[in-house]
Amino acid sequence: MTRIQHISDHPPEVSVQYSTSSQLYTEYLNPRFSESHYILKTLDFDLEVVEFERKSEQWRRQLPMEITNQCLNRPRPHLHCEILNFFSLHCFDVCNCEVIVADNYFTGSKDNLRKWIGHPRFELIRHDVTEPLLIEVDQIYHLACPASPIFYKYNPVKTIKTNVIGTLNMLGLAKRVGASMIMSDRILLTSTSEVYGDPLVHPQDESYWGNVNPIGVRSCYDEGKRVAETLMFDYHRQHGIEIRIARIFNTYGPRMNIDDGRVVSNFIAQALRGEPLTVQAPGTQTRSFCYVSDNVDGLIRLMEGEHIGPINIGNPGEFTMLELAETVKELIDPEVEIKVVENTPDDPRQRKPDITKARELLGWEPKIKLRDGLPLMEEDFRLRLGVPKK
Ligand SMILES: O=C(O)[C@H]1O[C@H](OP(=O)(O)OP(=O)(O)OC[C@H]2O[C@@H](n3ccc(=O)[nH]c3=O)[C@H](O)[C@@H]2O)[C@H](O)[C@@H](O)[C@@H]1O
Repeated sequence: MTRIQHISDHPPEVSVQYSTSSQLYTEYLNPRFSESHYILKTLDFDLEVVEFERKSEQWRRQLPMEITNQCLNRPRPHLHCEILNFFSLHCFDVCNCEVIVADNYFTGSKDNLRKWIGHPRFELIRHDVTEPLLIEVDQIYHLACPASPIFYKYNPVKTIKTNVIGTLNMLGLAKRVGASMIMSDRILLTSTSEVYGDPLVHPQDESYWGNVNPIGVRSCYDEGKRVAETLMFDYHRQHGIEIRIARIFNTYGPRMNIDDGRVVSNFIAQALRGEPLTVQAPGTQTRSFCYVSDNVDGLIRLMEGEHIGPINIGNPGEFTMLELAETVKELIDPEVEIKVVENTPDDPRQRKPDITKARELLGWEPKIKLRDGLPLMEEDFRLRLGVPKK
């Protein structure tokens, strides 16, 4: 038996390890020990002292392939930040690996997780990404940040902290666990179509740098996500971290918060409650709505594929808000009224993804049209609101 002892400040999970000598290599390779300031000491290799992070790449190259593979194949869970939102829940439904989820419960509800709590491959921790997180994972889905304008504007300082400090913390974690080209470990950021701001180019492709107000009420979110993308690329260039960036366009689907505040959930809930559909002026502004399962399929392809992005993930079908209201009215309740109300500042006037890159690089395109997706969401909202179909 070889004893590997951790001799500096340490988180509890790496304090002392025992293993056979073949596993010794595994342990050395294991990114669990890659925190830069951790010094590992092997007792039966005569006090060889190693600063792991500096030497890890070199060691990987020196080790026989079967040992490297043994290490790389050791299963570690994926980390999803903010699993409780409807979007992440769909991610979890379709993946079959062990998942640790971290959420601060700001916009999500534990109710959404009933079916998963107690599941052997599911672990939920209450954690805010603005604080560092020391756990052992392989892939990191960094989804944290309220995406609904009413939520992110409610506490803009917290929103920008989530985007900047939260992304730094997640990148720090990716660096510590050794997310690099050699392993399948990587970090994916869900960025947003909002990085294009109020776009002057239409449709938007990934080469467009955007038209964003840096001091507006939406800036905590759109500038925050722009900085998050910058941080991802800086860690990639400076530290070799394997990154993926998705720019997600408006998403809708079952399990969305009924009071989320975004337009599709508002209109469906309003129609079911028999309330007027509140179209914010002028109503000619456009959005492109992607059904959540399509979106998640795109995200997983991006995570598992070879391209770092950014890649637009959205449905190119484009609708004005008046057209959306008319469609919801026709599908749910033709009697319901449409009321034009005041808008909020800096609302983008048009938005439609160019998904050429997603098609070519990920072999992805959305399958579900708005008219087919809305009834699926309606069904879920009817159940939760207790409004049966007449
Ligand atoms: O759904 C999403 O995925 C996107 O939602 C928001 O972007 P936004 O397009 O402003 O989302 P909504 O609040 O749903 O607004 C869309 C349009 O509907 C209008 N709207 C909203 C709510 C409402 O009750 N009525 C209404 O007409 C707004 O004025 C806006 O023009 C987020 O900021 C994006 O990052 C996110 O990707």
